[in-house]
Amino acid sequence: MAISRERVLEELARIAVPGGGTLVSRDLVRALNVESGVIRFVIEAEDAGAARALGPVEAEAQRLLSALPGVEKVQIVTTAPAAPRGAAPPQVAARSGGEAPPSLKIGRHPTPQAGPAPVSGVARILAIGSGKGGVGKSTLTSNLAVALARKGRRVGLLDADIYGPSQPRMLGLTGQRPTSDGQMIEPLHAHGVTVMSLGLMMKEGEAVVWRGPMLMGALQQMLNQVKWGELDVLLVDLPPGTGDVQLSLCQKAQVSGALIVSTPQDVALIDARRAIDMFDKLKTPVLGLVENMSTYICPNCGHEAHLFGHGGVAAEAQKLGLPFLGEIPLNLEVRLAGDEGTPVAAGDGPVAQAFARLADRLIAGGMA
Ligand SMILES: Nc1ncnc2c1ncn2[C@@H]1O[C@H](COP(=O)(O)OP(=O)(O)OP(=O)(O)O)[C@@H](O)[C@H]1O
Repeated sequence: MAISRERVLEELARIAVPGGGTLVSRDLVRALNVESGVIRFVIEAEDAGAARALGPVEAEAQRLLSALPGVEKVQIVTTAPAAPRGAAPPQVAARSGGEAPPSLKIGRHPTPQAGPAPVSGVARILAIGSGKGGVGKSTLTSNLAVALARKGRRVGLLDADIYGPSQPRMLGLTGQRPTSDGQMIEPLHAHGVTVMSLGLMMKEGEAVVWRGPMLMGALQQMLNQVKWGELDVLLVDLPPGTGDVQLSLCQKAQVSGALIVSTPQDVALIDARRAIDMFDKLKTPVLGLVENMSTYICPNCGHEAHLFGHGGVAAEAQKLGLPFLGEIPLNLEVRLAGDEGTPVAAGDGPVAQAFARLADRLIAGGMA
């Protein structure tokens, strides 16, 4: 059974902190998110010294929560509030040794802006969203970017999934760092796509959790301080759900539209509906739905199975009066290729063809 938020809080309420009290009684837990066995939260200390002293507390929380039944992953970040105005700008905290991130400070407070603004040189911005995590949104984004680039489009990919940036790995950029002259960031290039990810500004596996204004500032920097060049389309890989990043993106950038990725199961579709509602409220047009992990074709016997009930997303799109843009089969190659850093869309098999068809539809519809 999946772990509940209440159960997590119960456990955290047992963890003592230096100076007396517990993580809960001292109100140190922020942004607690419990979803599909994954627990994420921030421990917010008063200052940098207190944050250091909380190291063993973080380790204890990690140990206790990981041992609970139904928990697959625990991501905890201990932070201290940003420095007061006029002091040095806040930095992404690098938690373990190694190469330093580029000198540009990411995660500052946002600069005032009248309304959503275009990004210089970028013709269209497409947000790729999902209601639920793990439905393959990042996989779809990297593969679609590569498929569009193969069709001759000038494509950028911004990995805004700050809670689990996976594009550097999926695109084979692990270990590479963008450079900066202190003003502008030089993005990276992979498989014909111009790429920037907050994951490239920190070490792999390092979760960064920012709250509203910091997040907005970081996104603004990603949009306006990266040398994107001339692009036909910039794909933005959003975190799952309906949170601050979605809000910030739609408030700060002129987003042409959103694509919603879902698996065909009912639970995923319920969440997808929520994501659609959110984009409606943000006045960002939903351009269509894509079904991922649609059918499974056995690599040995060719038998086609519908593990998650194929067709659910197309039916949902029809019900909502939204375009259904295509379906991507469940195929082990997709995961292996992503793990190896060469998206399957860079090859020629049936899944690459499914991505190529999706790219064709977007181009034909003037969306990319
Ligand atoms: N069509 C597919 N066939 C097989 N495996 C897939 C497919 N799509 C995604 N996966 C695998 O499913 C897992 C989750 O995919 P991915 O990370 O893209 O999801 P996500 O929706 O972006 O998740 P999150 O929002 O939590 O980052 C990955 O291991 C990925 O390789």
